[in-house]
Amino acid sequence: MTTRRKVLVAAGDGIGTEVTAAAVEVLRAVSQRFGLGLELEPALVGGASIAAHGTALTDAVLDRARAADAILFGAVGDPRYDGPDAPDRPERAILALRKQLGLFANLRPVRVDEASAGRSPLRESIVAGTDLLVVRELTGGIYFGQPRGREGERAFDTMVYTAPEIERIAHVAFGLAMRRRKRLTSVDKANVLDTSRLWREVVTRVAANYPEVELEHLLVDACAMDMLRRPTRFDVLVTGNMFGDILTDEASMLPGSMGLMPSASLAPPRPDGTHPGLYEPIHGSAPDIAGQGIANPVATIASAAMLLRSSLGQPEAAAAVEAAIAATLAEGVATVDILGPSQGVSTQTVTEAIVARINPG
Ligand SMILES: NC(=O)c1ccc[n+]([C@@H]2O[C@H](COP(=O)([O-])OP(=O)(O)OC[C@H]3O[C@@H](n4cnc5c(N)ncnc54)[C@H](O)[C@@H]3O)[C@@H](O)[C@H]2O)c1
Ligand SMILES: CC(C)[C@H](C(=O)O)[C@@H](O)C(=O)O
Ligand SMILES: [Mg+2]
Repeated sequence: MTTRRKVLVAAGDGIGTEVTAAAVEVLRAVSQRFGLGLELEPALVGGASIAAHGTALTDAVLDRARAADAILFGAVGDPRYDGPDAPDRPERAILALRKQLGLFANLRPVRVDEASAGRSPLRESIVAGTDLLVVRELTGGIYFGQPRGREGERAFDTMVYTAPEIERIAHVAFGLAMRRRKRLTSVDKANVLDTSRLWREVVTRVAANYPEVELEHLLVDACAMDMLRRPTRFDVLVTGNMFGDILTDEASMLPGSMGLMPSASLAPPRPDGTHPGLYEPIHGSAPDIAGQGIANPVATIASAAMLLRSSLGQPEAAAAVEAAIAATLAEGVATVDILGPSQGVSTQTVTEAIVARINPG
């Protein structure tokens, strides 16, 4: 297998810079322990890039993203660029990277083991044992459909899905279900939307290739409810771009914080079986806590573990990072979002605890 080791680190804005710095420390430690020779190259994106270059994503950074073996992304979003007169929107950086790099499959795992169930704001008996994976279509749907625009007091967006777009994400989801508990829930709004009726039809067609997988269709509103009522009933879920966005913020309350939710955004596999990919926490730049040193770095560090496994082909290094995260949390070392202001510790303290477990030297 080709040795893949060049990682573009796009920290972005707000807590994006804080949690990415934490994940970089962990990647350096794991690189040293496993002799990976990782090359970590910083890049400006989002509001930071607007401030420096007037655009959320420069062509140079896009080229470097294409050339890298993987991308570690923090978060973009800066209230300074929210207004109608802003030169660009920070969020355009992540949307353009996903689209331009063909990162159509967004994997968002959610796990709540028995030991950590007590940390959820939801009832322990409901969330304990949750182990689900949301497969979100990431380069289509209402996020990218044309036409879109604003005409004075009228604005419009277009929801479009084509059968090939649905087919390829369905194959990813069925493939993952085959490696898990062989249950797939396809989430749509087929009682209202034509795109969802096509979605349902195509997913049902693709199911014929995976007779061992039990497929169910669920309307997105009912899914939102069942996610809180009986999350343990889900294995793999597959859904469109916007439904996946919303359902995964909701799902973050199963483990108890957005700061625990990693993600991988993958393009089709390369010949060596690894994927070009971008890895990021599902949360944003959190302007409400930025600069305080209290952001939870776990989602980004867990995203870095996914990067090691899926884009760099380093499953042992990935497992070492995941084990270090689990041990740190199990020992009760966690940030304020998990433990509250009296017991929560800083981003740096959590990071050091994770690094110490990876590289005790
Ligand atoms: N992929 C991305 O870059 C991405 C993702 C989501 C939102 N955003 C952007 O981020 C900005 C802020 O959005 P928002 O406030 O709606 O969502 P957010 O995810 O930034 O924050 C939501 C809430 O969760 C908390 N939170 C989030 N991550 C946390 C962490 N790691 N540790 C502790 N608490 C955490 C925040 O403090 C806030 O209370 C917006 O500009 C939005 O567009 C970017
Ligand atoms: C920042 C925004 C464009 C993004 C999305 O909606 O995809 C975010 O909410 C996410 O979940 O990654
Ligand atoms: Mg989101």
